[in-house]
Amino acid sequence: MTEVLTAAQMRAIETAAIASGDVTGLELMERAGRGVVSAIFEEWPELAPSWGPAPKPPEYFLQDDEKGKHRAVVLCGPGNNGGDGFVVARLLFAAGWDVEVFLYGDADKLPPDAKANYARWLELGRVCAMSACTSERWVGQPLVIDAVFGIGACRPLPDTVRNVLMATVNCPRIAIDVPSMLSSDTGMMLSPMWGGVGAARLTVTFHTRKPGHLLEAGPENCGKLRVVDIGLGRFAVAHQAHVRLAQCHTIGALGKGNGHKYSHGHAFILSGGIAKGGAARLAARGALRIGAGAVTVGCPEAALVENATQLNAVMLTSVDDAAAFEGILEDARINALCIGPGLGLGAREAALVGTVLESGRAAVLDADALTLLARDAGLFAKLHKSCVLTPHAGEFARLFPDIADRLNAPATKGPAYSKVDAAREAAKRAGCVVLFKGPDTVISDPKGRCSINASVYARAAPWLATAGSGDVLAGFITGLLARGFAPQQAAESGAWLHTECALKFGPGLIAEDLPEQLPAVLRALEAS
Ligand SMILES: NC(=O)C1=CN([C@@H]2O[C@H](COP(=O)(O)OP(=O)(O)OC[C@H]3O[C@@H](n4cnc5c(N)ncnc54)[C@H](OP(=O)(O)O)[C@@H]3O)[C@@H](O)[C@H]2O)[C@@H](O)CC1
Ligand SMILES: [K+]
Repeated sequence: MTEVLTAAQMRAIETAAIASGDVTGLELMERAGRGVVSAIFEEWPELAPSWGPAPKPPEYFLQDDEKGKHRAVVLCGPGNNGGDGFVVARLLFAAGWDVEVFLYGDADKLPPDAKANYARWLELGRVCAMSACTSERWVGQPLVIDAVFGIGACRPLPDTVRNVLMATVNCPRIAIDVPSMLSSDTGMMLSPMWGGVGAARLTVTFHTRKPGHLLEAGPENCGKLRVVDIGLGRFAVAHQAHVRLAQCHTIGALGKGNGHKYSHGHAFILSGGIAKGGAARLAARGALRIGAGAVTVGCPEAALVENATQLNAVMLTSVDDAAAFEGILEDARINALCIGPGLGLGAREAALVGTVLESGRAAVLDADALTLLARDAGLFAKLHKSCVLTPHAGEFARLFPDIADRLNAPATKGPAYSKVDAAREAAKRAGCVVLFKGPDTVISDPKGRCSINASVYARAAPWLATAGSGDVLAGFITGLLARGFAPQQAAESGAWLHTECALKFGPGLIAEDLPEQLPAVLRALEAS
């Protein structure tokens, strides 16, 4: 499933499922708890009982030998996440485990399905108050089930919960739906000063990933992430503004088919002056490899020789000022522009940004061009729907300071404001696509169509944080724009391919390696 759903969207789907009469909330909770236990046993087959995780009559286990039992401590909260915890407690007990259960909150106030599972657990064992969960529990490192808060948490954790969770630091911890100290909508830690607890070993979520599993601190705190199907697929609510996992669009179109070079577009990359051309050359190489029919670098005349010694298939021309560039743009075949990498921040460069925007052509604005846009409201106002902005966090804060402040403010009440919300608001304000970079790159268009290119979990590529990597990304997107991709699709596909190239190369990667991985990545895509 490529959809990424917020807490509100999950609740809407759950409500629709229950309203359909096909399933009850209690059955969904049972499926969720069963999914968690199955995931644990799949992850650690040595923990699984030989008869499988299915529940057995309690009498059977009460006769079981106490020796050699696995131990679990289940930490339940006051909502339905806690309800899932009671199901897990029952199923682990049924599988022969020694299980202790602690509850934060008042059992009388549990929601109905959680209360039903609380009552079922009470037939098997005790429930103690969370405040009674003292340090001796952690001797022998039992498996900890974190069922305190799930998608319902959106403000700092109570001290009791925080202290207990922090004390589990040396135990294997399984988070139900989302680690309790993490916002499922934003991936941000809910408690300031949180530290020392480390990541869950495993997070088991339901139906699909939530933004918090992919954004910000989410990936480093979830450990391994598993998505369990609880039968909600057909209840997806179509009109909701869903976020998707980024993918490579119209793969077929990446093959070149017939035609001459200009039928695959002409990308033009503007460069800075002497000793500043490396970034533009990297972008140009990226645009060429991704299939733009022709790519030209434009630099000040003084830098021509330097660039000429390093470019072959990429063409080169002098662009001393905005007037010269206007002349070049009379060639209507130039259909995608890239400005910013290694550009500089002077008057020539600001004027060039203006010319790029006034041309109305598809354009990627990166690096120095973003700083120039942040400095000049008049330039910013010229942005149009064929532009793609590619800020990293610092550039984003310069361009959209109020949005960045809101994003970085601690959550005190829900729904929380996420990087997805920030990218959407920025794209709407700018009137163009915004690709907000990071290991959790968020791409949004002005209408709020949004995707996340998460270079995390199996797609983690920390070696992508290397000088020049962003210039290559700008080149990839420009090349795809030249090939006729719509801005949102170009940005999303470019970001996805960028990660794939890094994964293909592996550690030791430098920016120059990225475009050279594209042929193999594209071949693998075609084969799949
Ligand atoms: N949706 C689905 O399809 C399915 C969902 N399922 C499960 O349900 C979970 C969602 O359950 P949920 O909505 O009851 O929210 P949950 O996370 O248990 O927390 C709510 C409670 O916590 C409280 N609370 C929150 N923050 C707090 C704080 N800082 N400090 C103190 N209290 C705080 C909050 O209090 P309130 O804000 O109301 O004052 C409320 O009492 C979901 O994650 C999944 O595990 C599955 O069973 C099956 C399918
Ligand atoms: K949890």
